[in-house]
Amino acid sequence: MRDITKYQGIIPAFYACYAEDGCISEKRTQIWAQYLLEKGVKGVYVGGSSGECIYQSVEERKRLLEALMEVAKGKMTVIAHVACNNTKDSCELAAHAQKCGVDAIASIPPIYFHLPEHSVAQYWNDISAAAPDTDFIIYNIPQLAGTALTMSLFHEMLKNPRVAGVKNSSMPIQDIQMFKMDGGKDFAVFNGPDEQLVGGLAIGADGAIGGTYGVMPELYLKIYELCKNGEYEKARPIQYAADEIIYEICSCRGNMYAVIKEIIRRREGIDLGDVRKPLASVDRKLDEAKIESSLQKIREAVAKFS
Ligand SMILES: CC(=O)N[C@H](C=O)[C@@H](O)[C@H](O)[C@H](O)CO
Ligand SMILES: CC(=O)C(=O)O
Repeated sequence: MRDITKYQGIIPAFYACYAEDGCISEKRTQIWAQYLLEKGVKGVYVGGSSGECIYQSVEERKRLLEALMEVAKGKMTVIAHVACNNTKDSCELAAHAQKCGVDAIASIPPIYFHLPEHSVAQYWNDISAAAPDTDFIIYNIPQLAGTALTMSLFHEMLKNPRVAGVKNSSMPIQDIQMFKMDGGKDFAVFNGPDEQLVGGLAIGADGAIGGTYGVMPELYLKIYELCKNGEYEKARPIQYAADEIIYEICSCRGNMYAVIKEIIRRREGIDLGDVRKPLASVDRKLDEAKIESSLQKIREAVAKFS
């Protein structure tokens, strides 16, 4: 039996940390890892969408993970998203992640070409084989990847004993239950959409990985705690407060991660740099009121609920 307790909790998707010149910053990566550690999160999910992985080179992704591991190893669960759009580079990152000692690797399906299921399964199994002593987590995010984790593909993947979980970012909460039901007892399913955390936990998600957890970890940690105690009625208003903040952040002209980094800068005095193009930076004029308003809402919600 696999031990899935390390996956049971709030796992922020780690933001890409850049220096002023736009190069990746190991120092800022470590500051951010330390911050999350002190907040009491269960772990971090590195190099995913929030890590802007598709805009980084293999070398950069290795350096970021190495920097992070210096802070996180043995203190937090580390799930490293290693997918590149080709198998070779992904395998290189998978092997590197295992060498670094991560708890699990994760992967989206290949994007752009809509490949048949046997090719997607082959891609995932090849990546998993490059990290033979490491759990493998499937990242299901059909609205962005263009390929969904169907039940037939899921069953095919379950033949690989390293497949330990699914990070489910599809919108139907029911998908979580489907993967839980067939995944077995020692199989972890993570809630993806932060806006549905309460719902995802209610239907059985073990843990949760989210792109907005880093900007307001206190709220999600509280939701998790309440839901695990069965106190869904108390968790709901926190979810509503978080959702309102997410909607406002996502309505800015700047990309969601750019806005989040600006809020973190103002709220915590921690500078994670900007986002990489083609993601849009914050628009100093158009976004200012919304950034301040979201910051205010976060402060109020944290004071009220945590
Ligand atoms: C589509 C997408 O990126 N989903 C993320 C992962 O599941 C979420 O964590 C979102 O960032 C979050 O729910 C905000 O919309
Ligand atoms: C948002 C998220 O979960 C990711 O960074 O992949």
